[in-house]
Amino acid sequence: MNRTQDTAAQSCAKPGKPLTLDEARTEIDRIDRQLAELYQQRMQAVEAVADYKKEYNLPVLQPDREKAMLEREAGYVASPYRESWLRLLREILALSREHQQRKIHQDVVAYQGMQGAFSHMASKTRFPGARLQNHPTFEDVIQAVLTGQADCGVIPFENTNSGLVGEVLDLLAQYPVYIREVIDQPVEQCLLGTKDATLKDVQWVYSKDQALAQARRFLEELGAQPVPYPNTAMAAKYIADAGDKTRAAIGARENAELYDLKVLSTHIMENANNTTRFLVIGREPNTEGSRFSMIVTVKNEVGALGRIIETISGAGMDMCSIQSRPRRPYPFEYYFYIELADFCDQAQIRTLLAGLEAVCGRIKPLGPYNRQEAPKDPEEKETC
Ligand SMILES: O=C(O)C(=O)C[C@]1(C(=O)O)C=C[C@@H](O)C=C1
Repeated sequence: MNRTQDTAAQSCAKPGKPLTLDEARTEIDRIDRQLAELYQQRMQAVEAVADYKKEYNLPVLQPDREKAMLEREAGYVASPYRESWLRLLREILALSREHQQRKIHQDVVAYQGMQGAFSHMASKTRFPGARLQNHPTFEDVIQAVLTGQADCGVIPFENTNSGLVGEVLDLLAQYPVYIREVIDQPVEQCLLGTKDATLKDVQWVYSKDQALAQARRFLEELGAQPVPYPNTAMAAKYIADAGDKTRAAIGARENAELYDLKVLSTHIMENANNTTRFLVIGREPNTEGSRFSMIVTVKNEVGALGRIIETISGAGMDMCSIQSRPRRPYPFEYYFYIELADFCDQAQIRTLLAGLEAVCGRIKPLGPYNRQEAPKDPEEKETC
């Protein structure tokens, strides 16, 4: 008798006699309890493996070990269950890897761009002890969070001058991530030159187009030519590499230290309240928070958007922002990002979403969260 038959013999009350429905279900429940216990024991052993891998910086995936294990296990289960047993084991291995990734990277924060970029600074300020992991694109940051390579991601969402980062909103609509927190980071742009430069020497100024636009008046008074560059940190690095005192960059003060440059002038942008709002995104939603955001599509009916707004105000909610974005691939159709204030708990959210389901197309909750706001400059002039 092989191992499979042996186990079956132990579990059947009377060999040869088919089980009644109740007996079969009792048997299934008994086995499931054992599986649950064994699964937990397995995951605890996996956690010990993850701790070891973290300490010795080893990769989570061990293809040789997985191959050997699947070959061995194939011999333990006879046809017709062998294939499904191997499928189950592959799923268990995937869950094991996912769990290890999360355990190993629970203090990792992903951001887009390079060291010295504003996303890097926002991540450093909010998560001082964390390991910061940079990625080339916003989508890569989201993927890092979803695959467990990072515990959370920090991405820019809105700037007081240049408005919403549309690409980020599109990604929030597309991927199953949630807003865990919102941080407002004041943006102080400085003119950064080589160590031997003075303001008078500067003829060309490199930076991201928005930063150049925000410092337009300063550059005109200086008589320097703006030169667009992909981002502020890259511009600072370029100036350091070029080592030419007639060229300077606009960027954060921190870049001076990072790239061994001199701060030639501070606060050079026109709007003193220049602030970028960053989102901390995660795989799971918070259970509570004072704000709630969602993305909705509107039914193609007359007055549909009006009904959404009425439902929100009818539920006594304060809608503090509504923004529209083109809904690809449908020409001239839009989806909406809606932000509500004064939230308390899950029950309120459930009631609101139930009301909205009747009047919206698709609803994607982005979760409740809290927001850390930057202080405003009372001297700031209104633009309209
Ligand atoms: O043995 C390991 O190194 C593990 O990480 C455990 C385990 C498993 O769950 O069995 C998970 C992932 C590896 O690819 C191989 C095996």
